[in-house]
Amino acid sequence: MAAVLRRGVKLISSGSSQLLSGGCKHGRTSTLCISSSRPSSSKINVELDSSTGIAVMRFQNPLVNSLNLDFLTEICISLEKLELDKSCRGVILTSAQPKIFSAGLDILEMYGKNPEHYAAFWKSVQEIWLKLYGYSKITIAAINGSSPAGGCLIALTADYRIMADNPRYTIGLNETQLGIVAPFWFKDTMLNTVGHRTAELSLQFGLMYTPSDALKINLVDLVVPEEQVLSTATETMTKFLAIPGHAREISKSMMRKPVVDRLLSCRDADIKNFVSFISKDSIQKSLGQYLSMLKQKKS
Ligand SMILES: CCCCCCC/C=C/C(=O)SCCNC(=O)CCNC(=O)[C@H](O)C(C)(C)COP(=O)(O)OP(=O)(O)OC[C@H]1O[C@@H](n2cnc3c(N)ncnc32)[C@H](O)[C@@H]1OP(=O)(O)O
Repeated sequence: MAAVLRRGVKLISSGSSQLLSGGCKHGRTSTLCISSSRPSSSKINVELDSSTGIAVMRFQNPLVNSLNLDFLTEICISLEKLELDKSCRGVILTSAQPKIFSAGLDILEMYGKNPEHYAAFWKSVQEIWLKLYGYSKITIAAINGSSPAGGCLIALTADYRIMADNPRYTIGLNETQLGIVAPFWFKDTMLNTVGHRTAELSLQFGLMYTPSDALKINLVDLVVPEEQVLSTATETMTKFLAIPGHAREISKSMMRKPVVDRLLSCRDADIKNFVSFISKDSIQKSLGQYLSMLKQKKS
């Protein structure tokens, strides 16, 4: 860590991860998120440009950014710190893993574990959604790879979605394909983005969309060549930043608060429902088959 802690670098957080902030070239301040004990094990990387107020959060949980308990917790802590940091005005969410934005919830967290584990895991899924969907600052998803189910949900919580123009990448809520059901708050997030009829078909069939099809149904807002995803996200962020902050923030909250409040009013019941659903033999069997299918696909 000594190599990173050069002159002018300031430790600005604590907890399971640390944020290091320090002056670097061009008078900008960069913020790097590293794990407190083993820097190389950090699952996200955050760079905050204090001259623009734009933070780029890169997911780097090999192989496919699947959302397990630790990863979700780390993302949540970093988002919280950025939300409290006055020098940060907006966050771009993107992936450091090739070809994948996020593979969604880690299926291994929902398979063959005990009810206590399922409850803790689901609470962390609720937590990340509540944090992101109710986030006061601007968020833009720079979707540089495939984004099924929980990965799509993360993208859907953003204020704007820009996807790489690569027909091999797909995005959507494919839960029914796994024999599981997206909960009401996944459904509402989708519904608020693409409208009722499209969400209904999309959820029932568990549809995955190529970037151009995702654009047609407004699941993403823009499709650009892969190498331009991040620069376009930065340009778009600048447009958002030109709007008076309090007015934008209140407008965002007005659109989203009813859905956020709905989950807040029944978090424990939602966890109970998840635990009972996921513990069913039939559901465990479906997940086991899906995992085997993923492994077989390779051979
Ligand atoms: C009331 C009850 C409510 C219940 C609601 C639950 C809501 C659930 C939401 C979810 O997010 S469920 C997860 C849905 N995700 C998927 O279906 C994605 C599955 N994965 C893929 O389609 C592909 O892996 C990929 C992401 C497109 C990447 O393809 P690629 O060819 O690049 O890599 P693979 O060889 O397929 O995968 C590498 C490695 O990773 C494992 N893996 C992939 N996805 C997951 C995952 N979501 N969870 C855990 N593990 C995953 C895959 O099995 C491979 O493992 P190894 O064979 O290397 O061990």
